[in-house]
Amino acid sequence: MGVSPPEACSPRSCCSHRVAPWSVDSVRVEGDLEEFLIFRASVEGGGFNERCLVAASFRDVGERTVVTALFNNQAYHSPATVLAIVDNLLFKLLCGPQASIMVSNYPQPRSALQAAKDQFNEGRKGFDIALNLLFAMAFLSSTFSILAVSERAVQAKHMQFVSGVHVATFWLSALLWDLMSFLIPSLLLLVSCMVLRPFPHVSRGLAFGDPAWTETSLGSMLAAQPPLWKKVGNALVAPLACLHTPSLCPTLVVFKAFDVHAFTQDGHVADALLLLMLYGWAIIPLMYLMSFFFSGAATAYTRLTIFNILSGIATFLVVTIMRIPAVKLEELSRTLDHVFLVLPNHCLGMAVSSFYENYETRRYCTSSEVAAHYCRKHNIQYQENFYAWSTPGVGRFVTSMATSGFAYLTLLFLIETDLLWRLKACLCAFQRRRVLSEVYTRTSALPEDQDVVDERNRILAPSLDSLLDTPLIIKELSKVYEQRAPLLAVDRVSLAVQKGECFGLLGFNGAGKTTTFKMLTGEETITSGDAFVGGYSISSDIGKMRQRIGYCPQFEALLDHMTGRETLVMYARLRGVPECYIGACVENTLRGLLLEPHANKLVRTYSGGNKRKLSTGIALLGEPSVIFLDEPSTGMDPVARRLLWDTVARARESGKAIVITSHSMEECEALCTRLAIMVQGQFKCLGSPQHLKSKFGSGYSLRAKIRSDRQQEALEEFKAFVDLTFPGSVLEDEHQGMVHYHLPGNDLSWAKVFGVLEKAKEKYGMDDYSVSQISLEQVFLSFAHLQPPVEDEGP
Ligand SMILES: Nc1ncnc2c1ncn2[C@@H]1O[C@H](COP(=O)(O)OP(=O)(O)OP(=O)(O)O)[C@@H](O)[C@H]1O
Repeated sequence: MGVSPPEACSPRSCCSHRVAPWSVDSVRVEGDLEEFLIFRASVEGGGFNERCLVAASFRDVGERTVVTALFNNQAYHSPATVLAIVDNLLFKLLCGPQASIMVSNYPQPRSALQAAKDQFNEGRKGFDIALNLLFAMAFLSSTFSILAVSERAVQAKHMQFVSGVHVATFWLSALLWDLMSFLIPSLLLLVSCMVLRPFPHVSRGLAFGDPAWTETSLGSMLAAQPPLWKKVGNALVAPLACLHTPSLCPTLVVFKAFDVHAFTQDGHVADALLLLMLYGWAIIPLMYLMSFFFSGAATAYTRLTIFNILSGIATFLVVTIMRIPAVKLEELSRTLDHVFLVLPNHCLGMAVSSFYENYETRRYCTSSEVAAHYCRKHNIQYQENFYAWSTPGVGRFVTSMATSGFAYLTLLFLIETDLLWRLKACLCAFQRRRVLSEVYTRTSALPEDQDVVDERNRILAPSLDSLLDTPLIIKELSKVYEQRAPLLAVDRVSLAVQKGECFGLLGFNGAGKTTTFKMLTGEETITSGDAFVGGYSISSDIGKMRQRIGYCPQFEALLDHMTGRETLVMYARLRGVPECYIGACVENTLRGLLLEPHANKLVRTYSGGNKRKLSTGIALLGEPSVIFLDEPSTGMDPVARRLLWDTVARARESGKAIVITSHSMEECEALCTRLAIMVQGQFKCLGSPQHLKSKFGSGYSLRAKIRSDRQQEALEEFKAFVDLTFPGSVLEDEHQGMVHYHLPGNDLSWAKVFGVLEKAKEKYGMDDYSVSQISLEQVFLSFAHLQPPVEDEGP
């Protein structure tokens, strides 16, 4: 640091002309030095303290020259520095510019008391280590939530469950991987501690460089520490500098900050590693659990980092500060310490701090007779066994981290396997029954279609012999979303889908199609009813049931950082395709869906249509006996759509039972052997497309174009003719001489309609006409009136 001392000489001072050459960097002041310094300080503000450390003035008083040395007490050694400068100056004046005095500083040997104080202040360093470590760990730990959130948000986790991955396999493999990742920074931390040991002065100088830290009173924790802001500053700088490489943070923090031989000597490396790994064991499941609160990975990372900082640093500070006898809150501190034991961050901070403190205290108290006497006199306690339960042993923190890891994992499994939900359902069974009966009575007033009733009776029949080989049976499946006004999304749906059958689930937006799929794949809980795939119940054998289904969800559940081929290979493995067939199976799927050119590209670069194809491909992998396709062709171009139809048709012909939802009637006509139209969670009709058209769309659709020369007059005559010839006919559309009629009547035949129109063609000047059966779309639209009215959303 450059020091530029102002110096003042009276103009007549005998030394004034000889001072200049020595003080090249100094500011020369003519007149009163003190006034000058006060003036500069008021002009420069805070910067003045850093720039101007010492000053000296030379004043002639009578025969004598008075030399006054001034120092800025913000720097520790400024009095000695200014004295050395003035001495140097006088020496140069006497002996010439080559002369100089070299000053060096060597501390006095420490007294026993001083040594004791220093030793204990060393012990207090555990506090600083813990603080810095907690800050770094806050950033590292929250990274474990990122994949958990993103896999859940895009439903990739659900897809893996549907593909046969067990909940325990999913989470334990994630935990194993994350623990291995956590081991690397932990080992680096310890290696850095060991590398650091031969150079303690380097680490200490880098960390604080503050001698005042070792000159404070014994027994007072706070007094022994630098100001809090300075610690927090130290803690802040290191982790922020390495935000992009969190795994290295602890290394850097410790390397920069501490001499940590408490964790490296006397075989304590293993203890330190144990503490860190137990922390990992506890914090990783906690991060998994907390990931359920977030739907975005970035939000989860930032908020969980804040949570980790608060649950670590804040609790650690509160407990430690309250423990100081002068604060007189020791009892409260002990209570809070016990409460905070559920937080792994708190346990880590307290364990590291206590371990370090115990090590240093024990080392000192057993070092000599004097030290032992001193420890006894001041009732300074330490534990021979570092894992002792009472302070400063770390037994309770270690036990707490070990058990909380188990507790958090158990809670995770309870949530994932819906056991908590079931428990809640059991507890609230009475109230639920009341709510359900209210909801059901509200809807059961509407009459049911006979085909729907027949299908239900077939399934509810006491003998299920006719359904023995049926791949999919849905029995009175219902879903009520329990909210302020309970919503019956699926209302006692019953259905059996046979081998080689493609069943279409049609319905308006919000009819309950996706909810039905979600229940059938285990994503949503079932309110009542059950479903069976290959004889396995969704309520009791969800694992076995899932192994037999393929699922293409409505929105892409793909992992962006994998390629299409990698994705298919992964799902083929999860589905249990033998390793030797995986290559061929994946290539077939890629070829069948025209995905070969994109196979090696990352999924995040795929177009919407290609993502859809890949999702469908996943559903078809591994020969599942039942395939659920939720709007599979959305966003596909016509060529790709037809290709998809071919693929689905092939799967159907090979004996799979397929359930498909679609808003394309063309698709349903092309693929479905049977279909149902769903309105407000209920099947309103059920049967083959032809059966539905015949049942709900009796009559014909007539489109005719009248010649343009005498259009208006001829058109009116033609309309009168149709009204007379086909009583009850309805004009559905009229545009530019083109009319569209619905001709009702069960007794109408193709021959009669064509015969009549052929005769009328010349008479009414028809350019062209066509007669067709009522389309599926028209049947679908005929149910529109059953839709609940759209609520006015206001201005
Ligand atoms: N998690 C939920 N909580 C509360 N209500 C829900 C939830 N999910 C769906 N719903 C409601 O359940 C009803 C059925 O929704 P669902 O998504 O099953 O309809 P859908 O037939 O698949 O519609 P679309 O054709 O638009 O996909 C809707 O009224 C919807 O608002």
